[in-house]
Amino acid sequence: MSKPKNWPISLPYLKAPLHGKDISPTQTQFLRTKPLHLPAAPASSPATETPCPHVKIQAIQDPLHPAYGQHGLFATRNIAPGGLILVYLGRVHGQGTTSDESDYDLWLDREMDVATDAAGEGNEARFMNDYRGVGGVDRANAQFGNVWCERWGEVCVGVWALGGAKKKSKNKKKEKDVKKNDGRGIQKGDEILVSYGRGFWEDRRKSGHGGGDDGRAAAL
Ligand SMILES: C[S@@+](CC[C@H](N)C(=O)[O-])C[C@H]1O[C@@H](n2cnc3c(N)ncnc32)[C@H](O)[C@@H]1O
Repeated sequence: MSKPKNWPISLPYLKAPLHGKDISPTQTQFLRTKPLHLPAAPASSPATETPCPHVKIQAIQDPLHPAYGQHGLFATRNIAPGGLILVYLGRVHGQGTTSDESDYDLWLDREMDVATDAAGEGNEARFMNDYRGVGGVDRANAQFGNVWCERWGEVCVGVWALGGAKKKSKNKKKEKDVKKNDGRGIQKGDEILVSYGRGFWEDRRKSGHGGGDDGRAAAL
């Protein structure tokens, strides 16, 4: 199978990060150098397989769901708290080419001025919805965090299951979020829901599109 089920016909499906023409040699070097502190996904990790066996894209058929009529991403198996679900693939670009209009643009590294935009091409991760307004849900069950991917020899944005052990963190807000999660991780059939960050929705409200904490959204 070369593309996941329900992948839009007109959208290129990526099997590796795609570098935009504006990525500088310094940014390339940053992306291709394994930082000591970053978790690594081995080349054989299912989380970096394309299509990814951990997830499926599904139409949202519940009229009460805020993304009704669109698609969402769902788990095909249980994923332990802290587990890497998949990576967010898209066009890796510099701030110079960020589109304010994209709903799929995530910071990969603010200091290096590198973001990943999955508006025009990407993988399954582009279908993750925000938890806000989803019935029976009061928090995200997944979060973004960079990961070193051995498969491509590159730093990517990973999507990690929340919950589990009380991690020590210098960031009080993050620590509270981890404790609040009930520790079961993600169950087969669950919708994978992240937080786009409050900034995303504030920007949308200001521009009249309606409705982060994690500050990951670049133009997103
Ligand atoms: C990254 S896309 C998510 C995938 C999208 N549902 C799709 O089918 O392409 C972001 C868009 O999904 C919709 N969305 C996601 N979470 C939402 C939420 N909690 N409330 C309202 N709209 C949401 C909004 O239209 C948003 O601009």
